[in-house]
Amino acid sequence: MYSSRYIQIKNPLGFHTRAAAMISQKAGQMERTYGARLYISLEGSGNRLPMSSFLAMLSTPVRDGDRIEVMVDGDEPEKVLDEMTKFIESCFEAEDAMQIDSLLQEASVTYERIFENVPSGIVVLDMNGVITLFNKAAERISGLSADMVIGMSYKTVLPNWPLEEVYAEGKTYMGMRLELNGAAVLVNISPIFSTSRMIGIVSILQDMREIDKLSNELDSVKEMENRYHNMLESVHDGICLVDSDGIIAYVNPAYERITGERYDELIGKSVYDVSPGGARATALRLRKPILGVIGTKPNGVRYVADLNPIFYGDRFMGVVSVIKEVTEIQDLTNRLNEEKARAEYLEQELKRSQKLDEAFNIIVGKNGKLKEALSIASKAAAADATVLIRGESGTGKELVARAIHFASKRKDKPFIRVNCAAIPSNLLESELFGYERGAFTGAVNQKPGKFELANGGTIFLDEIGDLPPDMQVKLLRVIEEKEFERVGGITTIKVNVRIIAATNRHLEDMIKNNTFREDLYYRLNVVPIFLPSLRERKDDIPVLVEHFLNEMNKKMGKNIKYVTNEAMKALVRYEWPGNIRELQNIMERCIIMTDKDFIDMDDLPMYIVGYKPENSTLINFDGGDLATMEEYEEEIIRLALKKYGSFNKAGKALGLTHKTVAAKARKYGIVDSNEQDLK
Ligand SMILES: Nc1ncnc2c1ncn2[C@@H]1O[C@H](COP(=O)(O)OP(=O)(O)OP(=O)(O)O)[C@@H](O)[C@H]1O
Repeated sequence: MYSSRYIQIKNPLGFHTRAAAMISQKAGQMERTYGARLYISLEGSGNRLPMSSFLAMLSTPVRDGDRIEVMVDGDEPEKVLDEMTKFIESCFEAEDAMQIDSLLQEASVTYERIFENVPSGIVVLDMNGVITLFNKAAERISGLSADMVIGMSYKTVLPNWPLEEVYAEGKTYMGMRLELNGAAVLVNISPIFSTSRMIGIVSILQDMREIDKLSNELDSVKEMENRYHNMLESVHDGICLVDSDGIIAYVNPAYERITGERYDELIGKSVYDVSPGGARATALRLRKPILGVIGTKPNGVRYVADLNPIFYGDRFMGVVSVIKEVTEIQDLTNRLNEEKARAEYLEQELKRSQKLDEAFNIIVGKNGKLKEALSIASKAAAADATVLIRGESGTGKELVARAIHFASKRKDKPFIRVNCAAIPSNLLESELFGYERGAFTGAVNQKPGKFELANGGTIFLDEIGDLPPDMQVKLLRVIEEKEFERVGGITTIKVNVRIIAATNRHLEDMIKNNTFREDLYYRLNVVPIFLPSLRERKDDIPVLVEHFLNEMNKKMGKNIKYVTNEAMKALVRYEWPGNIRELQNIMERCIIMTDKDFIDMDDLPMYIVGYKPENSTLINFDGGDLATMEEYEEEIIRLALKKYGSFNKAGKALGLTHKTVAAKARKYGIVDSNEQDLK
């Protein structure tokens, strides 16, 4: 049980240091005399402190007019309270002590401030093992409040600390790793002595988490520094770091190699001494970048340098200079130029080999064989060479001849076509070379021939394989001498004509049979171009179909939109002996005939619908899906008709009447519907 009493403090300095010292000393005496314990509490604080502890008393912020509660336990509490009340009141009365109080108070407030604001935790214990001071940093580190722990025994708050030993032996402990309310702390513990008497213990604590954090940061800074250092050491460019005072702080090995100056000769020297008018000194003075400085080092090496100021925030730290050997840059530039020229050359070559002249756009198709032929034609066009175009009828020989002409330098001059097979042989000479008026020719007028008309341009001699032998000789002369006479004429006419010939005939066989002159063949065959048949480029059929559909829609004012899949399959299956001309004709016929806005099987001619490739046979059980009965039947009728040549014979062979065979042949489109019999 405690007895207590309230006392109001009446002093402008409040509970000042001298009073605290006197009261705590008096409390100590009374505790010993009366065997009692005395406590003090500032009214409203709820905090009870041992009165005999000077530090505890000091840390109680009692102001003028505040009330304190004095609590006592023991046998004669009232007596103790009377005596203590009187003593406290007397402490604040002595007028002459006012000045000393002020000085003491100032010193005490100063220390209090220091204690509160130092970043390290401070815990002070009195000789009774009671915590008398617990500063803000100690609160932050431990998470405990000073109000709570002041007045408590160290045994409760600091259970595993070696305080027993400090009290017993006055020993000091430095750098101990301990715990405070679960927080790891690094602690220095020392006894406090006053005039060789131990009056308490002070512990200074550091938060281990903060220390760990700092040490981690330090490690990563070190690691980063190491990394940058390695980087600088291994770069190919020379690097020199100069601090803000102009002292050379670092050069990398590349800098030593380029300049021939050694690290230990450079480090610590001032650039203002080494090279006062140099770029580094200038960059230091200006604190601005200086780029592309060209100079020569004492070892004769020409270099180019870039200098940049280094700032840390707003703080100027110095200058970094990066240098490269000019010869090295020159070498690199030369190599780069060489590579650029090579790349340009290759690019042009690639374009030349790939890109066809626009004139070839009229030729539809993507097939590889066709593209190859057109690529040769495009090159021949530019070279003005004589060209011999080979290919089956309808493969586009004339189209290619025109493209060659329009892709050549002669494109603004005439393109003259002569179909050698279509002109009777007796007229061919005058057709080619013209004729003169006169008795000999019987002509009333004179007429220029195709060669004259083509002067400056191109003459396209189609079906050259049909040229009669006498004309072959005359043509050879024009090719070799570029001159001729008109029929019945005596004047020699000179012409500059490019010849493109074409044929679907096997000229080599004709040479063997002596129907085509070998010398003319070699004159014409300077650049041979072989156009593939349509069956060799079936992959182009869909694009050609689309092309003709568009072209003819325009020409005929129709709007046929597409060809059904089934019809397209039939078109692709067919072998096209007449090549693209045949396809063009079929498309024209379909477009004229159809009433729909698409083309399907009904629109295609029967021989295309019913076409089956020669060697395809359905009756094959080796693998794949079986065909339908109807398909087998169609196959059997087709083979029988092919083998026996008539409905009658095929019927006999198959055990059917000739009427049945005919009906089935019509059904499957093997024969035309109005065909009566095959005999
Ligand atoms: N690749 C193509 N793209 C578009 N149309 C083509 C193509 N090839 C040929 N044609 C067209 O096919 C028709 C036949 O072509 P061309 O007259 O050039 O063939 P040709 O080989 O000269 O025939 P011939 O040997 O019978 O004289 C022409 O109407 C032509 O426009």
